[in-house]
Amino acid sequence: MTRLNGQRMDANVVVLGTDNVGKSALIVRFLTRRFIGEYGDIEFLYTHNVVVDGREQTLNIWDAPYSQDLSSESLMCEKRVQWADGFVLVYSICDRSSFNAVSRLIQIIKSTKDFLGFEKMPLIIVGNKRDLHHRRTVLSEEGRLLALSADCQFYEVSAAENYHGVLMVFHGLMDRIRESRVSVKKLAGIKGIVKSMSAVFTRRRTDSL
Ligand SMILES: Nc1nc2c(ncn2[C@@H]2O[C@H](COP(=O)(O)OP(=O)(O)OP(=O)(O)O)[C@@H](O)[C@H]2O)c(=O)[nH]1
Repeated sequence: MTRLNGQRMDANVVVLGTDNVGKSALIVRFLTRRFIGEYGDIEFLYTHNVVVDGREQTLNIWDAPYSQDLSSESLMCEKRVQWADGFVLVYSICDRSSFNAVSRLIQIIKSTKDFLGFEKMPLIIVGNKRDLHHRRTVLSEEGRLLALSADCQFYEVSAAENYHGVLMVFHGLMDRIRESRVSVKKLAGIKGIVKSMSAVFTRRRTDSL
C-alpha cells in the first residue's frame, strides 16, 4: 500500500488489458527506456526506484494476466484492488475488443472498490500502438470520452517509438496516487472532527436533560 513518509512514497501498480496490447512493452519501456519487440506472456512483478519531482519513490508493477471469463476476472479483481494503489488499463488502438475490455474492467474495478469500501482507486487509460495509426479502429476521442466518464486520465502512446509518452503515463499515475492519499487523509481528518463535535453536542444534550 502507498506510504507517504516525508518525501518518500511506495506504490503498487497493476497493468491490465487483454492479450497483445503491449502491457509488457510499456513496462519494459518505462523501466529500461528500451523496446525489445518480443516479451513472452509471463506474469511479472517488477520493483523500480524513481525520483519524481524530487521525491524518491518505489514502484511495484504487476504485469497482470487477463481472463476472458468475466466471473474469474471479477474474482481476481478483488485480490488486485486490495494490493493496488492504482491501475494502468491498456488497449491497442488497432483492436476494438481490447478497448471494450478496458471499459468492462473499469466497471469491475469500481464495483470491487465500492464493495471493499475503499475511497479512491486511481486509474489511467492508455491507448497503445499509436505508431500503427493507419490500422486504427479506436478513435482518440473515444478513449478521451471513456476517461472522462470514468474520471481518470487518458494517454495515447507508442511503446515501440516513444519513451517520453510512457514516462508520462507512470508519472501521471503516481501523481494521482499521491493526490488520492492526501484527499483520503483530509477526509479522515474531517470525519474525525465531525465525530468529536457530535460527541460534544450529544454530551451537552444529555447533560441538559
Ligand atoms: N507497433 C507496435 N507494436 C507494439 C507496441 N507495443 C507492443 N507491441 C507489440 O505487440 C506485441 C505484444 O506486446 P506485449 O508487450 O507482449 O503485449 P502484452 O499485452 O504484454 O501481451 P500478453 O503477454 O499476451 O498479455 C509484441 O509483438 C510487441 O512487439 C507499439 O507501441 N507499437
